[in-house]
Amino acid sequence: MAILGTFLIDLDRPGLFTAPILFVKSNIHVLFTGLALLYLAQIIYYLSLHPPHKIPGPFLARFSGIWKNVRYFRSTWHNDVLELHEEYGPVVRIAPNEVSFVDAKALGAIYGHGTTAKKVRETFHSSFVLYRQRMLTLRHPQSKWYRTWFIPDMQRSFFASQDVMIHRALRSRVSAAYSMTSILAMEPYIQEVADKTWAKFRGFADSGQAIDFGEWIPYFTFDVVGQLSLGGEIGFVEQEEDVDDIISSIHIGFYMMANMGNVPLQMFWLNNSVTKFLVERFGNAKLNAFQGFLKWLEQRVRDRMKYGLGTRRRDMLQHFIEMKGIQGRPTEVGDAMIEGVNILGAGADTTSIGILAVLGDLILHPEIMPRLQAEVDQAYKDLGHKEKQTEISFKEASALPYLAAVIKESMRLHPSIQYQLPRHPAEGGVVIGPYQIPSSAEVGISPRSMNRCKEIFGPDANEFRPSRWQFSNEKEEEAVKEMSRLLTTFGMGSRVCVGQNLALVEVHKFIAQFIHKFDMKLADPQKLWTTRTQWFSMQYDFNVRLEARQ
Ligand code: HEM
Repeated sequence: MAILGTFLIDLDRPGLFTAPILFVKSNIHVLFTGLALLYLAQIIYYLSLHPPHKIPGPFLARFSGIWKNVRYFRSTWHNDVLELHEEYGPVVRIAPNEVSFVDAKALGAIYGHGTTAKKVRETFHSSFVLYRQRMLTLRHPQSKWYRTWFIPDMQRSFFASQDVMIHRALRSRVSAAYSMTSILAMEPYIQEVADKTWAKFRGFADSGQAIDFGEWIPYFTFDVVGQLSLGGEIGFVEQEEDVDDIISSIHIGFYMMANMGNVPLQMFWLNNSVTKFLVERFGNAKLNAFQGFLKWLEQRVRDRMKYGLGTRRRDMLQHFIEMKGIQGRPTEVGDAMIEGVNILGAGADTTSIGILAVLGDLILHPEIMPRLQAEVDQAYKDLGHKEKQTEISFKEASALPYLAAVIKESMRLHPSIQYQLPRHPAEGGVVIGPYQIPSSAEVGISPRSMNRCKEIFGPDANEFRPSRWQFSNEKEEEAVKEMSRLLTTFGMGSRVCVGQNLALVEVHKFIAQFIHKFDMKLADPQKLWTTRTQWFSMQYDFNVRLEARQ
């Protein structure tokens, strides 16, 4: 007690330690006034001098990031971004230093190939060792929001890499695995998961039990990703549940990462020893599930490295194991793991959102279904699948013009990613509409609002009209090509979605085979689904009853 007493500070007896405290105590009002004045000066600067100050936008957003953060955290950006552009026009200030736009010309200027800010050279060694310092000093076209996706204790993924050179090197070593040739060679794996799904659906149709597509379609896409890149399906379809809470733990992680990207210090608040200890000690199973999954994945990768492919056909995991690691050295377990995690995070929910978007539109527009089913049924007949009892392939399904048009239109109106894709303009800035925006500002589009741009898709851009993607002469074909070029469902430029081939194969196969086999109706005719946007715009509580057709 006596020892403790000597460390207690006696504020009545000024000394080396107590003097500054006494000074603060007696001048606290001066300090607070000073801070308030500084904040006021910053507000005045943002409102009247900061380069984007002339751009319209909500009043709060003109001097505080809170306006956007509240909307991101409450998961309503899918509505907010549309209302925003409806009210303020095509160029809107959504945070003091961030601008959202809907403008065809600016799209190319910001996202097009070769339009990035100064490229910065760095060796892999320096980049990995000095990662933290470099992030603070380098200029990158990708905004700092992307840093939030850096997973502690794991290798860096190309999605989280802001630096142009590192991104290019990391992406190019895996791009062959994502090519259409490679994906089609793995199509039997996708079919295996589809067959299991149809067997389950048939059971539900027979029993009349309602099912939640919001759960079942992710089971399908997560199992496909498992088949291709994790050495085998995880078993969501088979076990009819979110095995070991993997899917929900990914959703919790995404919610936090995407939203903390705009908060000062980003994921530091969660990735520090104190928070980690508290989560491990007191967190529920869902909060800790991802760590368990990583251990499971590490074992799978180690087994594959030790025992090889065996009788399995070549898959993406094999590609990741055989690719070259950093600086040409052999791949380490961590290199293959980060690519698997990348696909699981980026490729499963996104694809299920695409499939759900189409299923939702088929329910909302019942007049579409008979025509679509007639096209697909005819293809099954003409291609001999009916007698052979085989399934339509991606190549065959994607050649059906009406099916392709419906899928493209649904994914236009409900793109999987709906947050802003923030970038820094190139050196010298960029002109968007009447505004000159400096390279220090962040600018970006949300695929949700950009895909409804009337300048590109016409006055009925908000309507679901699949025929906009069909053509009957050269002129119309050119117009469709131009709309396709400016469609941002999969992003654009050097960061365009690397997995779009896989996504398209899954969506086309799933929809064609599903509508050939089943009819569906809403369990509650008044309610389609609930949307929650947290980087991905996900559909929940999509309850339906199935009826077998074939
Ligand atoms: C319908 C399905 C999908 C949609 C709509 C979609 C959409 C997108 C978009 C908009 C981006 C750009 C993000 C940005 O600019 O920051 C992106 C990037 C990415 N996507 Fe997809 N995606 C889908 C499926 C997939 C699949 C199946 C995979 C993996 C197998 C995948 C892996 C990735 C990766 C790794 C990136 C980062 C690319 C980079 O930074 O270079 N995506 N995706």
